Amino acid sequence: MLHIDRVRLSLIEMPLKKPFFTHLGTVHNRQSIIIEVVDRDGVSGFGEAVAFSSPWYTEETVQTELHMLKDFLIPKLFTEEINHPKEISSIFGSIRRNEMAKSGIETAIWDLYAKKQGQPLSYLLGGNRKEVPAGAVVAAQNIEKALKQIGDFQEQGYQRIKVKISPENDIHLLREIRKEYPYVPLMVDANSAYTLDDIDRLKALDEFRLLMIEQPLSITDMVDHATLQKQISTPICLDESITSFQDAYSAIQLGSCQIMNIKMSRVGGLENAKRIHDLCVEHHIQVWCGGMIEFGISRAHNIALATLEGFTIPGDIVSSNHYWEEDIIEPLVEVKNGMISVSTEAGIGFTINRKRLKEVTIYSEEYEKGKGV
Ligand SMILES: O=C(O)CCC(=O)c1ccccc1C(=O)O
Ligand SMILES: [Mg+2]
Repeated sequence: MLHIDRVRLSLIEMPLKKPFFTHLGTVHNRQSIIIEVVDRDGVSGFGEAVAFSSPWYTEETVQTELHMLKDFLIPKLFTEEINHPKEISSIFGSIRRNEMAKSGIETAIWDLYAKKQGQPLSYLLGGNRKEVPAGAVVAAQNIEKALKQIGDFQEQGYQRIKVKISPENDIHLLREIRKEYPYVPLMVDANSAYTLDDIDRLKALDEFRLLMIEQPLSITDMVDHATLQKQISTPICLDESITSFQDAYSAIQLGSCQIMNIKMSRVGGLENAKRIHDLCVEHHIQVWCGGMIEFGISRAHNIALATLEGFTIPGDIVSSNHYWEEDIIEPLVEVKNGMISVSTEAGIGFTINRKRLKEVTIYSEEYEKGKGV
């Protein structure tokens, strides 16, 4: 049995080395909540709640996560008996949605459990890979900067390039990219910038030999995605539409996508991510691990998740120093020859850099079992 006695939340903030531009908004500064769960033997597990400061990507924000954690999730955790981290998602089942807040704490408990077992988290999740392939994301302000970033990523060995697009910034951009990099493994992410009225533009993207188009239509449009997939040859990958096992099931049954981006944070944690992965493998849907411009703790969990057999496509998993001057983990995540090696240490296999954590913490709170939250 796990005896979680204390939970510490640290709200951290760091500027990105360079801004991340999408049609929905620009990220200059990243806030995130680092969650430390401590058991009665003093062993710590770490997770990260990765919602953004404003609700542009999902409805959750840093502030809604703090509210959920403090007023519902942590009190719930202190009153339930927990034998295994896979139970957490059903323990939190009485609280609707708020998947990123749930994931932050569920992943921390996985790390704690793996440390208590003396096993790498990847192994406990059922993963076998010794290294995982890395892909990178171009979210640049203009075409010149995008082309330069692609060159830099190629030099660093990234195996797949993803470019953010919208109807205002697609065909011309892709034509320029293909002129300079005819063979780079390329995909695009639209973050719901299109509707079926844009069908001609979307069909025109087929000529660019894209690995996939991620989330072209709106979040709840499973039916329209299925309609679109019948009319374009580029495989559709769903991201924002998949917030649960049921969403994944619906998408597969409807034929809304051929590929799925799995983000543990968007689906409430590692156990749900694993169940969605298993369902996709069963139905021959390829999967890859998405990113959230995250810090090292969430990145470490992503690496562990991406060791599962179905993760056949390079994910949005970049090195620590791509976004950050100095990340909060040790060692840093590094990409070598396009691969990230998987730690063989117990738990997530990275330790927290307490000095760096303190430097970037703007607010922290601690909760103790039996003390009333
Ligand atoms: O973490 C990364 O490297 C970027 C991944 C990315 O594209 C992204 C980053 C923030 C929010 C949403 C998305 C997305 O995949 O749509
Ligand atoms: Mg996406």
